[in-house]
Amino acid sequence: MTPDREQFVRPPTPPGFDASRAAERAEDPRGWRYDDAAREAVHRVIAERRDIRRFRPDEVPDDVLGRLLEAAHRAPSVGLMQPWRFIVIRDVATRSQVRTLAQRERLRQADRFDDRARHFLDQKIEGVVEAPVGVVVCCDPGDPDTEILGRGTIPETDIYSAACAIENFWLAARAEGLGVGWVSFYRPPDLRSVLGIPERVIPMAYLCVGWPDERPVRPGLEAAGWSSRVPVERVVMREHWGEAERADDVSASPDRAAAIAVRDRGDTQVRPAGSLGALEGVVERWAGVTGAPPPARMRAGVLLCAGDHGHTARGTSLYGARVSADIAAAAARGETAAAVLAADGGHDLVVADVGLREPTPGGVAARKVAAGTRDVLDGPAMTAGECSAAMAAGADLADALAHTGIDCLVAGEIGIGNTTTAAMLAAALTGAAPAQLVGRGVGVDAAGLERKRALVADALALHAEAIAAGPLSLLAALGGLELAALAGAVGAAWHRALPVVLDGYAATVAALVAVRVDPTVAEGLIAGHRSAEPGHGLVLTELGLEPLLDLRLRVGEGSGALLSLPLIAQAGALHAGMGTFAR
Ligand SMILES: Cc1cc2ncn([C@H]3O[C@H](COP(=O)(O)O)[C@@H](O)[C@H]3O)c2cc1C
Ligand SMILES: O=C(O)c1cccnc1
Repeated sequence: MTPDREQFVRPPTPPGFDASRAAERAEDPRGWRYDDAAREAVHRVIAERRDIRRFRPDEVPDDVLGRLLEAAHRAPSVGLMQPWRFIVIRDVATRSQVRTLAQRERLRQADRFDDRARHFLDQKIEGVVEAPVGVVVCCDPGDPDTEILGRGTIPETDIYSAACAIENFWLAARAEGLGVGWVSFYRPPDLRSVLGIPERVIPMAYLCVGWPDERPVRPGLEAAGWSSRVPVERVVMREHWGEAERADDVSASPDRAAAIAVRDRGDTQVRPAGSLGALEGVVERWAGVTGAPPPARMRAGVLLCAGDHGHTARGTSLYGARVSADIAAAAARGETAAAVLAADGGHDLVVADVGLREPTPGGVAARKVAAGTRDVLDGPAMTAGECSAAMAAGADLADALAHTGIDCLVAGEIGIGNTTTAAMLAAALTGAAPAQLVGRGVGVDAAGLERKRALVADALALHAEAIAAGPLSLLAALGGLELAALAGAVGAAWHRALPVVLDGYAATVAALVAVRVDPTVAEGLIAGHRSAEPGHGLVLTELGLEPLLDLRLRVGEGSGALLSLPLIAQAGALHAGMGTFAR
């Protein structure tokens, strides 16, 4: 028998140590949080912090300023180095000198800026003299040779730490109702000489501090139309770099007012209501994207993305990878169907190699991410990194075209074997059976068709997990570097308010991927045609799109979309030119 042991009684926690118990923390892991009101207050102060430029002359009491400096001094610092130093300035003569520095800098910078920036510089940029207090926040790195925990790898950690102190100061000021304006319009050596700051010390900020004579609800630069805060999703990536939406995107949403104005005008035109059928829908959709009906003369940016597919080694196309590069080269020389149509219509044609197995041919934009995809039956066709790089390349190419002032983007592809990849993606995205989605492509025979179907079924089984994980992971697993690029291009066009005229099967499937990533992208799509591939109609229906033409084309490259452009332009001409009933 084991003798009874006396229970050990834990001594009380000495002051200044963590009094929580392991059992308590396990039972209530969130027990450290504040109550709702306190949490709300924190978030409110963060959201309502503003950069203040106009100040009341009233003095800032020492005790209030003391609380702000205390808050700043509580900032985190790497290795607890506490590199911040604060110079509190109340003397108006000193503030005047600083203001002169800021004004001098403003004039210097105005010379280098364009009109828009000059307009910004005309706005009030500082309140150095008005604000009764100035606080210069400096970073004193100390002796660079002294080993500081955490500074070995990132020497700038001292500045990062001091920046945290500035934010603390700012938030505490907001809670007090005090305004802070961060002035950086000075050259550090000038400020050093005015304030006697030693050479090694960095004057990071001149903070104007005082009671605000404005209570802005929005950031000043947003109110002035300079820029706006992007949605948080644009700056947050998951798992690795590259999946955040592009931070320079303009925010996009369908322009319902413009679309409705178009419909209202259509209703008063000298024709039976609704009598222009599908053309009315196109004009409305176009206006929803661009804010105006299609122009009667239009210039499209035709983006043909080219890539190769590893599974062609299994006989999924009549041709081999060598041919993709030849088609791309011929397109760039103006010899293929789409190139002829683009030249005929006066459109801009860009042929881009994002994944050809062969070297990039002359005349073709070199954006190769990989030399073809891997065979899907050997593993994922692309890595996640290759997939997002291809999407980014497509987005860049679309952005570059957008900057040339095109009216819309034509999305087309070149890639031997890509009708098979399109079928895999379509099956993965819609759940439809491979038999409905696999067609003859360039023209395989019955045995080839069987091979394509079998490959699609096997790939779906092999990559079931990636397929379940979402559109980007299934795109990477099943492939199509050129299709990933087109998905990126379609998303970018939407964010640039450019309608996308879709071509055949593969391009439409790429658009479906983009829509699965961001459903609003669907608002910007127009189906140029329905191709001979049986899966194309199914995918168009999935997207809710009615094709403008149905000519049993099976060329790809953007040819069907190009053929539909005159029709879209004419729909625009009808809208603009027809008379209206007087009523
Ligand atoms: C000379 C030639 C020109 C083309 N232009 C587009 N494609 C089209 O056919 C290919 C897809 O079909 P599949 O999946 O059966 O290989 C893609 O390159 C597509 O753009 C062409 C194909 C050929 C042969
Ligand atoms: O759907 C298409 O555009 C298509 C069909 C067959 C071959 N190339 C393209």
